[in-house]
Amino acid sequence: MMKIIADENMPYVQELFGDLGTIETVNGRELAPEQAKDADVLLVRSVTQVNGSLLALNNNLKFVGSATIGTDHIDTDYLATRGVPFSNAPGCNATAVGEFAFIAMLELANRCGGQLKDKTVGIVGAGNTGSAVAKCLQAYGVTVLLHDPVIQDSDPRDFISLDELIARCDVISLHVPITKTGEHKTWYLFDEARLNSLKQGTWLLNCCRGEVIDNRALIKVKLKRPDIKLVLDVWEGEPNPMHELIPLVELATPHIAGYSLEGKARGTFMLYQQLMQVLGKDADKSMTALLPSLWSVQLDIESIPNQKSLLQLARFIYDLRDDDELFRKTILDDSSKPPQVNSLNNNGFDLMRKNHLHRREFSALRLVNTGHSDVNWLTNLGFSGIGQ
Ligand SMILES: NC(=O)c1ccc[n+]([C@@H]2O[C@H](COP(=O)([O-])OP(=O)(O)OC[C@H]3O[C@@H](n4cnc5c(N)ncnc54)[C@H](O)[C@@H]3O)[C@@H](O)[C@H]2O)c1
Ligand SMILES: O=C(O)[C@H](O)[C@H](O)COP(=O)(O)O
Repeated sequence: MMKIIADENMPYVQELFGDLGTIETVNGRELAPEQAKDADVLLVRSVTQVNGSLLALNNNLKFVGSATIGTDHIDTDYLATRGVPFSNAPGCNATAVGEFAFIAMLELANRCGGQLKDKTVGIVGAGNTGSAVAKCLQAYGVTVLLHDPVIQDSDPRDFISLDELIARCDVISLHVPITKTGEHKTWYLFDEARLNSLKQGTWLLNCCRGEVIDNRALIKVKLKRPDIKLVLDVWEGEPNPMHELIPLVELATPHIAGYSLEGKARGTFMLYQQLMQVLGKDADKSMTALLPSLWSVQLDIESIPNQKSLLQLARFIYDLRDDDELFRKTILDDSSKPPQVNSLNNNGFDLMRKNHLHRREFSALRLVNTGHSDVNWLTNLGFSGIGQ
């Protein structure tokens, strides 16, 4: 029997991997070499640094899987030199991130006044998550511009430079991997100079990695530029965001943009498929069997006459304001505790992520058109039912 070590925050591990061996669940951020030494299979999330020091005592390893899109926590070169197969879960939570960013923009439009439909939104990084945001926005009729120098020569969509995107867009949403080297490195892509160049009243959303924005510079710029509105799901220095930044942010959450039930299940399921391939076995389990059925049998929709009614429908799926409120409370309470209580084990940021009640994606809700107006576009937004 194999020994499988899995992050305690990874759902459905028992259901998918239980037949293959014994499963030990661990706190991923605190996983130590001694704990990892007997693992045949290591299943992690973004908080575990998988590298030579974690695996120094392990001679058994047959597979490492990360149920995430990002791979910046994995030393893939090291795994390759040891011949250990590795897989992440590309795209697993892209829909979740897309819907999160879209809902955040609706919330901001409601709060600041004005219509999201009248804005031009720039997507920086037009891969899986960036494209998922674009899909929601385009379904609603919002103009979207893309910047992605890495794929622009091989992708049929239109792309513009980052400077042009900053000059033309009212809203900018970041969807790049974190990279520290190379022509297109993203570490501090939004440094002080670039933040200063944002046009008046820009909304800036970061749902990728905290260090894509220089957070210290962001505090400095935002203190001088109250016109800029911020949505931050990711923070420099997680799990310890700069506390001074939080009150300057309109919507603040602890790296949970990708936390839909479907997104997390997809992540674990993709690793199950990869491991079965490595082992030369049939992957005979299904992901849909894991998920609860549609969250609500159906919801009757007569019309979506305005932005407010769309926001109400979106809030029926996910009320982002709840996470924002809890985040502020959790982090502020956390900072008032003595340092020894605020250890990794008790970190409010991680605890909120661990205890997070995963939302469903739009597709989990079946809509029925009971009116005469055109609401078919809601299917393009991701909902089930209408027009199908
Ligand atoms: N907040 C969350 O919960 C959450 C969830 C999922 C992913 N993420 C993060 O978001 C990142 C993006 O995810 P994805 O699924 O879209 O990845 P992806 O690989 O599908 O797309 C990333 C895109 O960014 C582009 N890119 C790279 N460098 C760039 C640069 N300098 N400027 C512009 N574009 C650049 C790439 O060409 C690619 O098209 C992940 O790497 C991960 O770090 C965060
Ligand atoms: O890269 C990703 O897929 C996301 O950042 C992911 O949602 C992070 O979640 P975690 O692995 O930390 O639970």
